[in-house]
Amino acid sequence: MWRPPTPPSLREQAVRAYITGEVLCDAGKVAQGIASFKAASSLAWELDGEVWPAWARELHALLLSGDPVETAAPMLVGDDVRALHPQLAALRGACPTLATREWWRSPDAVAAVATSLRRRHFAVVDGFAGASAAVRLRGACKAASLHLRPAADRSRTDARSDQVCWDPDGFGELSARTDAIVRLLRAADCPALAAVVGRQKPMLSRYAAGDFFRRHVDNDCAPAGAWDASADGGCLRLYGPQCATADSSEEDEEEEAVGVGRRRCADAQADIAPVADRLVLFLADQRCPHEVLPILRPATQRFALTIWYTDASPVPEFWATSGTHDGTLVPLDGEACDMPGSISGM
Ligand SMILES: O=C(O)CCC(=O)C(=O)O
Ligand SMILES: [Fe+2]
Repeated sequence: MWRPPTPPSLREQAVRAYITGEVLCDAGKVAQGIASFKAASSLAWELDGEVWPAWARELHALLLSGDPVETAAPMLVGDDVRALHPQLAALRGACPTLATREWWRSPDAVAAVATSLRRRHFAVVDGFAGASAAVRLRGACKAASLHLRPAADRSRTDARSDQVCWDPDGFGELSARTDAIVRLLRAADCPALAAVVGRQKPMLSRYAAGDFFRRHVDNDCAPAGAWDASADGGCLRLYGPQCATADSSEEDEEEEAVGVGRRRCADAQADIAPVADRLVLFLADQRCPHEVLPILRPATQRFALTIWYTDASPVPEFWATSGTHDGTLVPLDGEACDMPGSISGM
């Protein structure tokens, strides 16, 4: 049964009580130690469970380390990706294949993306299609807007308010590029992608002012434009891993504002601004829960093209039953095949 998460204001006290319990038990004062554990779980019920949420694990480690406790704001990845990926930014500027706009094919760039996927479960590649392609893609987004319809709710009725359509015209070159980078990563040292066998057709989504997509995972499998992200909202927020059994609604709640369009949150890792020609790769299961923060800029349209790459696992149930989700599988190698209503996991 769902229980509201412990408010951030009680967490530190609760974890301190838990640590006191551990110290007392280690010293042989078991009865006092157990009393302290009970005090801890009466403050934060999550501490009674076998699997702690990310905020509790992190706070426990932090308090033991003696470092000062302060909740960091998620890293804001605005127009400039240098702070996140200094090496990738340098490679993009220096790569001799820049003229072909496929600078990310270089082995060093692929290795840097693979390292980020391994360490953080996400990577951001700016300048992925090239500036003129980005302008054409924006035009294709607007043209496809005629075919949009409200996205199916894949989890809760109030989960999302964007509009979507499947396999719109004008994105073939882009999906050929994403196939290429996934193939390169699969062949590189990127264990998370080693088993990828195919992908779905691209889904275009549009978020207008006020639209959002709450925190979610897309697979419950067990184990360069001018956008002021602080004022305009609409960032893709990526969280740290959650445990396989956790209901996403049990995860961390809001803490405090960090700029109008963002809020501090214990396990948020990064807020990625929706700038043109940006590819965001992430592992869309429990390793990287994510959310589209509400769009605050009036009269704007945030377009995103989403492609799910999959391994050969069974189809996630919520997709198989969703009315609007086209799960047709496109193999990554070989001829395209039509398997309406079926995908192979992710
Ligand atoms: O638009 C985005 O940045 C991500 C949207 C998303 O998470 C989804 O459609 O499942
Ligand atoms: Fe998603």
